[in-house]
Amino acid sequence: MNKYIVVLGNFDGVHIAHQELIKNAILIAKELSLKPLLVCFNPHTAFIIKEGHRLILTREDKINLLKSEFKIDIFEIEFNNEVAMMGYGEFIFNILLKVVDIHTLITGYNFRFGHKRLGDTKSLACISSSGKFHYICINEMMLNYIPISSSEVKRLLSMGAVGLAQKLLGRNFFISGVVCHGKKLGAKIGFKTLNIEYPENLYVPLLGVYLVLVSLNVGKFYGVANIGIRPTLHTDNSIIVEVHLLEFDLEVYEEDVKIELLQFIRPERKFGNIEELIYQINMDVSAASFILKNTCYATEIANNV
Ligand SMILES: Cc1cc2nc3c(=O)[nH]c(=O)nc-3n(C[C@H](O)[C@H](O)[C@H](O)COP(=O)(O)O)c2cc1C
Ligand SMILES: Nc1ncnc2c1ncn2[C@@H]1O[C@H](COP(=O)(O)OP(=O)(O)OP(=O)(O)O)[C@@H](O)[C@H]1O
Repeated sequence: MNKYIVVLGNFDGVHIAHQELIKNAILIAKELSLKPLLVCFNPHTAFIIKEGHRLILTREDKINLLKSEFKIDIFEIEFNNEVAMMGYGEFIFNILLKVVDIHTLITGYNFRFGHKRLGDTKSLACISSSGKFHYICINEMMLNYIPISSSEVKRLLSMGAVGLAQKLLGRNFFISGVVCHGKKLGAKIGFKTLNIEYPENLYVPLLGVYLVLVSLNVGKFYGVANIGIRPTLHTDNSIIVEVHLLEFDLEVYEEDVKIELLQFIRPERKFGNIEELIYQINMDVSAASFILKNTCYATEIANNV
């Protein structure tokens, strides 16, 4: 069996501290001619503990990103009630060491595990001293005094601070899905939109209007998106992402789409009538165009993103 340099955790969002941990594992593995391996939990440990938990990256997007950008192998531990109830020692000896042949285990300073999260870095250092594996604990990484964690990324998204979230993630927060059919009211009010249903397990940022970058099979396009329940014209409470492309008129249905949030423009509102809504959407389009022409995104367009 191979001996692995293992990084362990949930890795939701694969933020820049996660990325550093992964790069460390890859580097050490290379030096020792061993293989790096990311061990995470499926589902995320919070799903068992908190119903309705939502993720920064869906499981599928997380795996795709880890494989394409970091080229690291992934081993998912099935996380269920039985594993959640295990003491930390039992988890290490009966699960982790049984399924993965670990040479070195790497976790961050705040890694907690086992029943009631009683296991921590001290427990890992203690268990590793028995000689079963080496253990490396990585000190806290911060970004200009901002803590880097999945919870912090979510806090920023809940305030519409997508620029700061981008700094912690090292990429834009995005929503991926399949273009679905709306009620076609958008075309009637003068704004054709491309709609996707909000993914069930994905974290919901502050509802409202955003400047976005849309990736479709035919290319990338800037747009203005509303993420919300559209209270003016709709009565159901399901969250939809609706994008009006700024300079293109495309008819795409059933196609995979990725929508990256670039800048928050305003919160979603219930308007008194359709004329007020149309007036506001015109203002949103102007705001988005202004941002594109007068900020760093203007350079990106020039470079044909
Ligand atoms: C840029 C933009 C901003 C929007 N803002 C709001 C809003 O603040 N409140 C609202 O009720 N609906 C808002 N909408 C949603 C419209 O009500 C929606 O486009 C219309 O209901 C068409 O729905 P359909 O896709 O089912 O045809 C917005 C749509 C866009 C494209
Ligand atoms: N800022 C950080 N500095 C160092 N290590 C980190 C940091 N953030 C996470 N890690 C480590 O990365 C691994 C995966 O992190 P995990 O997803 O479990 O937690 P997290 O990013 O801190 O998220 P949450 O906010 O949900 O606790 C763990 O070993 C964790 O200790």
